[in-house]
Formats: sequence, structure tokens, C-alpha cells
Amino acid sequence: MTFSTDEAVTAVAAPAPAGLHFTPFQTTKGAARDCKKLAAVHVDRAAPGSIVGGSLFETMKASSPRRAADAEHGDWMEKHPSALTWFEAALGAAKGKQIVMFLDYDGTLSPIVEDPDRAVMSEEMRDAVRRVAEHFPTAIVSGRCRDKVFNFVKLTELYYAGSHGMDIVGPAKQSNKHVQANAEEAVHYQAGSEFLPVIEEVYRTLTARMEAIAGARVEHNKFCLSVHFRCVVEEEWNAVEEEVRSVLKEYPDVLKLTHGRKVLEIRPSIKWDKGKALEFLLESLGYAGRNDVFPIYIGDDRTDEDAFKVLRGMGQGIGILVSKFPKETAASYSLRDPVEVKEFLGKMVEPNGDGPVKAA
Ligand SMILES: O=P(O)(O)OC[C@H]1O[C@H](O[C@H]2O[C@H](CO)[C@@H](O)[C@H](O)[C@H]2O)[C@H](O)[C@@H](O)[C@@H]1O
Repeated sequence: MTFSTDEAVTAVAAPAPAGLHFTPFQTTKGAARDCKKLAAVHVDRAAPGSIVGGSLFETMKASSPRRAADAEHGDWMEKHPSALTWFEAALGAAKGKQIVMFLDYDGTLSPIVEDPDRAVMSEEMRDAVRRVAEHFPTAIVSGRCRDKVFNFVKLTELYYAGSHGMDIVGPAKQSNKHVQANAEEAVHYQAGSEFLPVIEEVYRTLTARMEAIAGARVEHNKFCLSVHFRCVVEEEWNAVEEEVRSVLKEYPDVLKLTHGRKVLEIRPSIKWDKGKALEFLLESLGYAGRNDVFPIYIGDDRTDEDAFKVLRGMGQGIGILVSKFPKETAASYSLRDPVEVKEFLGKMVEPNGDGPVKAA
């Protein structure tokens, strides 16, 4: 079972701040975690034929991006044109409207790397986001827990929606020049607090279970968990899924399982996601029900599709998928990788006025 090269590691960055919520990982202290070495440790453990047909990974493989034939890629690009090549067309409908920026973190602002602790964004990207936030209200919407993604981004003037949108905080109203007069005071909202004890319990159980699978790791993101298998040998991917499913079956209708980029996402079974977070933030900014707002959401993962679908439903704004390969998506445009995201953000605020409508 192979994943497309867009799942491949694109960079290994410097260590992220200490104290992040990860299972202690048995590696030489400070050395870069080498997936390949780690995963090779138990390769003999994988019973031949241990891949279970119809498993989540089979589904992922069937739907995961693959290097499409040129023709297929061309067709896909026609439906999801480059937001860079077609910048004026993409932003045409924003003229005279207030743009609001929504940015996913991993795979959008930072390249996908083997070690989630090391998924830091570049200084150039931080400058690009900072400059966009000077012109438009800007939110980071991430599966990471809020304080973790703030530690990566480090910009106090932004809104943050961590844990896949379940934990939202905005800059204080008085220090936020973008907020409408009728907007609420400083934004702070958490969905699913009642699930915190269950998430903690499942985190402990899964952490113990995953110790038996080399390279597997459980990441605590406060209202949700991520079970990473990027560093697990493929023969054991289904073992990861089976362990996760065997734990979750003890919590029917309480927790739900979705998959991301070589990660299994465990979230409370509530009707709240990145799409709801987008709607909540537009309302908090005083733009609910208004047609003079143009939300732009840039993301790379399955959970970002919830936001893309909201934008399509609103008939306002655009969703931009970050992917080098065709993927089924509700986004209208595409960018290939974080490098193109940085270029797009730069065009948004070009000093010679090429950028679209500035904040009202
Ligand atoms: O919503 P996002 O900000 O995109 O977060 C989604 C998940 O991103 C992280 O995992 C992904 O990036 C890691 C670092 O590049 C990579 O090692 C991993 O394989 C990817 O799945 C994060 O660790 C997860 O908790 C997020 O849910």
C-alpha cells in the first residue's frame, strides 16, 4: 500500500518548543527522529497478510492522492485552478468586500515533516501571515491544540481555532482593528468541554497500546487526539487501526474517527468542526448573514473540507486546497504547497496595490 509522494517528508525542521503534548518517544535525546530507523525496529513483527481488506487504510489508499496521469491532472486543474495563476479571477469577487483569511497550519503554513514536534513555519511565512493580518482579520484553524499551534505561529494579533475548531480564542477587541462595532467582546469559545475526561482516558489507553508498534505515537490535542503512523512500517498500519478501533468501540457514539495525512484523528461525536469554527468566527467579527464579506480558507487535509463545504454553501468566498496531486475536494482553487501559499499571501498585500480590496 503506497501513498503519493505528496505524503513524503518534505523537510526536517528545528525542534519545536518543549512541553508539547506528545507520548515520550524513545530516541537518542535531541537527535532528529529517523522514521525509517524507528520503523525498521519491529519489521519482523508484522504477520504476513496482516493487511485487512476493507480497512480504513484500504479506504485511504483508494481515495488518497496518487500521481495522476497528466490528462487526469489537467482535468482536475481545470476544476481547481491555481489560485496563483488565476489570482485576479480568484479574488475578483472580493472587490468592495471585507476579506477574512482562514489558514490551516500543518501542510499549509508548515511543510509536512516526519516529526510533528518539528513542524515549524519559516520566518518568511510568518512575515507573510503577519502582513496579511495587517490588512484582513486572520484566523489559524488547526487540528493541533490551540496553545501548541500558537507556539508554532507566535502571532498575537490572530484568531486561533485549535483542536479542529473546538477551541477558539481571538485577540482582545480593543487591540483588534478589524472587528465590527457590533461584534462581541474578545472571542473565546470551546465546544465539547464535557468530553475532556474521555479524551484523557483514551489518550492514556492508546499511548499504552501504541508502545507495541514501533513508530506509532499518540498526540494529545486537548479536545481531540491524533494517532500518527507516518513512522510505522506499512505492514503494521492496519495493526494501528485495529488497536484504535478496539479502544473506540468502548465509546460508541461518544468519539468519532477520521483520517488525515498518515494520521488517525479521534474527535468527540459532536456537530462541530472547522466549518462551524469558520461560521462562528465570521459571526464574532460581526459578519453573520452579510454579503459584503469574502472569506478565504486555505487548507490541505480532510478536516479542512468541512470549511470548504461551508463556503460553497454560503456562495461567498473561496476555498483553496493545498495539494500537488488531484484530490476530491469542495475547494474552488488550489495551491501546490506551503511555498505557493506564501506567494499567494504575498500577492494579497502587494505594496504596488496589486493586492485585492484592502480591509474596509
Ligand atoms: O489541521 P492541521 O493544522 O493541518 O493539523 C492536522 C494534523 O497535523 C499534524 O499532523 C500532520 O503533520 C505532521 C507534521 O508535519 C506530520 O508528521 C503528520 O504525519 C501529519 O498528519 C498534527 O500532528 C496533527 O495533530 C494534526 O491533527
